Amino acid sequence: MAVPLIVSGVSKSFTMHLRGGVRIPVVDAVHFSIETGQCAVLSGPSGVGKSSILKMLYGNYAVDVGQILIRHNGTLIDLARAEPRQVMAVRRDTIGYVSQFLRAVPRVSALDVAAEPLVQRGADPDTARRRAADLFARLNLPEKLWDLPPATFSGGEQQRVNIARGFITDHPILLLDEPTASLDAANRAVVVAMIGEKKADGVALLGIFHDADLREAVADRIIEVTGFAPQKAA
Ligand SMILES: Nc1ncnc2c1ncn2[C@@H]1O[C@H](COP(=O)(O)OP(=O)(O)OP(=O)(O)O)[C@@H](O)[C@H]1O
Repeated sequence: MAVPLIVSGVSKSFTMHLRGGVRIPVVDAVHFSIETGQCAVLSGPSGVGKSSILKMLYGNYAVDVGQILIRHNGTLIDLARAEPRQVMAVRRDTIGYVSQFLRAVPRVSALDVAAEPLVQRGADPDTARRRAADLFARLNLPEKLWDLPPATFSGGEQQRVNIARGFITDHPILLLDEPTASLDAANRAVVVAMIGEKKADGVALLGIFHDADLREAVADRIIEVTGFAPQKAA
């Protein structure tokens, strides 16, 4: 099967406008690809740019240099140069993303937050909510919370809503940014099983997992991120 995602020579700096436009280089000429049915894990010290790479792959951060080639509805597109409309289409059909923190929308229930990606793909809202409820039950999210907006939920409860939202669709690529950081051992084990099912379905996963045991449990391949070499003092 064709490779679903190829990252080629991608670099990124941040420009700090409030500090006189100083540029901070973060990601330096990264190359890798991910495979269907496997979970690749970005590894490296804190601050080396792992989350920034995931955010570029989801179109949240602009790419300075390089290509992000994505197989989207049968064609290869360069996400690094894609129009916003194409980025939205890639998010709807091709790339799912479990971010570190849930962006809670006021007055929208947890069930609707988790069901939304399926509804955006044309699913019937009641069917999508039932699928979200199945995932909540599996992730042991207390049923009394399902109809409430997640803004006031605990970190671990919000993270489970975020996981259900990311896993609800059958996107061929799934990005996971520390999806289990606030979870207890029992719920971490549920997520490990859910990752295994995605692999069996032929999904290509790319994740960041700080917990070494968890990394060991899910990773088929480790991609070491080295970042920029430290500047020598003059
Ligand atoms: N939006 C931003 N504006 C400015 N600097 C940023 C921004 N996002 C990330 N950075 C900086 O880029 C560097 C890499 O951050 P990133 O979160 O990608 O690292 P990481 O390897 O995922 O770290 P950790 O393992 O601690 O989560 C950090 O120095 C961070 O401060």
